[in-house]
Amino acid sequence: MARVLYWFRTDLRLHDSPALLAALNLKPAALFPVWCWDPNYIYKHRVGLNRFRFLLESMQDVSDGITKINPLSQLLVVRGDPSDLLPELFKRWSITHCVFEQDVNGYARERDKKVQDAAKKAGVEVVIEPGHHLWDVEEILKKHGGKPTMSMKALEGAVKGLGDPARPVDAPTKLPSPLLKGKSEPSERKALLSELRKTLEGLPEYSKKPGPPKVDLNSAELGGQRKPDGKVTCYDTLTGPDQDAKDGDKDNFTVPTLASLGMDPAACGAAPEASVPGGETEALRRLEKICKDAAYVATFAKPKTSPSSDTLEPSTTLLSPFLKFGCLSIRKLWWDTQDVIDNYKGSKTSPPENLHGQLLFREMYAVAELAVGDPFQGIRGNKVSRYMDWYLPTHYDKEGNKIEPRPRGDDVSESRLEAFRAGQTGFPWIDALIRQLRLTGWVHHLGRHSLASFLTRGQCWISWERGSEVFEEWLLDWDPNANPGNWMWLSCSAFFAQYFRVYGIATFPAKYDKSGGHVRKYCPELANFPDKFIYAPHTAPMEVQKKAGCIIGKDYPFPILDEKEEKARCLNRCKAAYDIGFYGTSKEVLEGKAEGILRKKHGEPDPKPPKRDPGTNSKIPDWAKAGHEAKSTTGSSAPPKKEEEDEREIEPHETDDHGDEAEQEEKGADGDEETGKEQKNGGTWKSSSKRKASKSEREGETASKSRKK
Ligand SMILES: Cc1cc2nc3c(=O)[nH]c(=O)nc-3n(C[C@H](O)[C@H](O)[C@H](O)COP(=O)(O)OP(=O)(O)OC[C@H]3O[C@@H](n4cnc5c(N)ncnc54)[C@H](O)[C@@H]3O)c2cc1C
Repeated sequence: MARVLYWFRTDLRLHDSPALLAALNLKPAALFPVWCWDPNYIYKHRVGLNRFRFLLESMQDVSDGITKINPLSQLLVVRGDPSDLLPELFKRWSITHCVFEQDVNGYARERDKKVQDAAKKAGVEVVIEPGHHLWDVEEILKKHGGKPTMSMKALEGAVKGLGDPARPVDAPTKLPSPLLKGKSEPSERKALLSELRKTLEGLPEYSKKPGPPKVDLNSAELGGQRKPDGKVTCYDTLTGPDQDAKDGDKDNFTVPTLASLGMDPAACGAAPEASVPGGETEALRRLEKICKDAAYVATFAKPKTSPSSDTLEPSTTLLSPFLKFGCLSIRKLWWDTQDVIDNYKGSKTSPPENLHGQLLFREMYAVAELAVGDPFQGIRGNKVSRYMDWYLPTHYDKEGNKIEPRPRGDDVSESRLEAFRAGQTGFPWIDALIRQLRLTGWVHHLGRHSLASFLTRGQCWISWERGSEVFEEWLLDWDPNANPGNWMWLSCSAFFAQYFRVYGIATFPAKYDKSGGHVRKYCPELANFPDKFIYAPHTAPMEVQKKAGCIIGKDYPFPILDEKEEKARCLNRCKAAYDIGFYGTSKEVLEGKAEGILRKKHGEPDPKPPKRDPGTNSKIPDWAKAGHEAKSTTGSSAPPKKEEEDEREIEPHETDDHGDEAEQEEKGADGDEETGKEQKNGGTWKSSSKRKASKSEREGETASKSRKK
């Protein structure tokens, strides 16, 4: 008689769950659907308010779904470290099998290994089923010879022999309950849960254990209602407070509340219209709605979608948070859209730019992460990430352990990073995006491109590790594969090499929306600027600023840097880094010598960026004076004048995206993937429009050629 503990993690759904099916195939006499509320997630990870909200809603939704199928059951939320707590549950509930979905990426690797070892000791059989990806990522990695998949082509080659992803299956119609003697009436669920709780008596509660120390991850959100010892109230009892309890009634395995996590639930309401609700129900509703628009699905072309939107509906699917927490099965998304595409009569798009292409990118990053392991999250020890002499890199002690919190770096870069996080860079497009991210937890892919390019190789020359952390905290869909992977792509550290293609801070958004609706929405202080100045308000004459009710330098900051100047500097640094060709595993990097070597090469030996005013509200930086003093100049961030058109062309056009891979594949030279040098030959890129090769592009070509030599 199997007594199965089903461990829910990032598979918060009942439909198409191979692991849940495997659990049911054991014909269990009792099924315990457990969620282990892991303190590491609260204390050691960067998780902002909105992602917690989304997670809690998703947990509640799956719990409600379970109760709908079996009124005697629900999600059993226990609070503590899974590697401590699950072995106790195995004993006390006489568990015979522990079943869960495979998670081979990031933090899960170590955690699951510990649980597997404990289960083995306890004589509990562990069943693990892949389900978070289209195929089994371990299988893909094997097919790819254990090497990271660094391009769509590599991924497609590796999955060739694996056949189509499996067709999805429906949610079960029956689920056994965590049965205790004599309980069969729905009304008896409370009594059943109380009895279950009693079986756990005597177990140490997390809040009474030493627990992991609170790590200062510079989180902006956590801390509000923490107790003085740094703990949060959701760990006061093992099985949580009964949210419906009047009085006397005790703990009932309930889903924690935001308040019990030390967070202010009201803050989530700041953008109710844009805060995507979590859960399987919402995921399936969204997918159904998307699939009703056959033309949208069949002709989806990622590079043609717009990062700028002043309406509530984004131009892409906004399914990523649901995929992240497993509220939506990836195979269901694949096949539901495939069926729509098959029935569509008109011409259709194909990978990498179509919807399936996007899902393949997700797969590509997962396999690459698995191949590289933990170093994928940063640069040191990461064999696929190029080393560049970024400012504010991660610090390590002598033994190579990461130092957290990171010691402060130079003042200018620190203040630029602060301005970036605060949405106060003085560049409306950047500020609108970061404010949107913070408020809603989601930003369009090309908006993420703009942010990442700005912070790293485009302008600020700050390590992609710092940007990756900002996203880790605020994204609803944060993923240990896609996030660092995309940051490497955008900083030209891996996957993508055309470093001379830099996003224009004003010109890029203007291609999508000349009147700046996105800026007006998220930077309301700029709402009354005329279209002409919306992406560069510091260039507006004083009388225009006065009329708009917003004085630059007083009501909105001056730009924190000179776009053109910094871009030139960054290109020079990129070129040096590409010429030298250090990676995260290079001897010089591991010995701490790489930074000095690179600085010498590109001629900026000073470890700090040149001193300049970081763009405070009180001082007018030189490059912004013109606008402030109402002289007629466009400034460097203004839409380009006619004669600047040529340069504008080298800024990313609509194909500088994850839909661009095909073009790279055709023209690029595949290199040695083992050392991460599979990067494409940046210099061979050609714009679809007619133009002369610009200086920086020629530089890119030279860099590429000398690397090849
Ligand atoms: C700097 C940066 C950081 C990013 N961090 C994350 C992250 O932490 N988590 C995350 O899921 N995506 C991340 N992305 C990828 C991408 O931006 C999001 O997946 C996408 O914007 C989500 O919106 P959507 O669901 O509407 O996507 P759609 O365009 O509708 O695509 C459908 C699905 O395909 C997958 N997908 C699409 N593009 C990518 C991509 N480039 N890489 C991996 N998967 C992709 C997602 O699961 C997405 O939900 C990042 C991109 C950048 C540039």
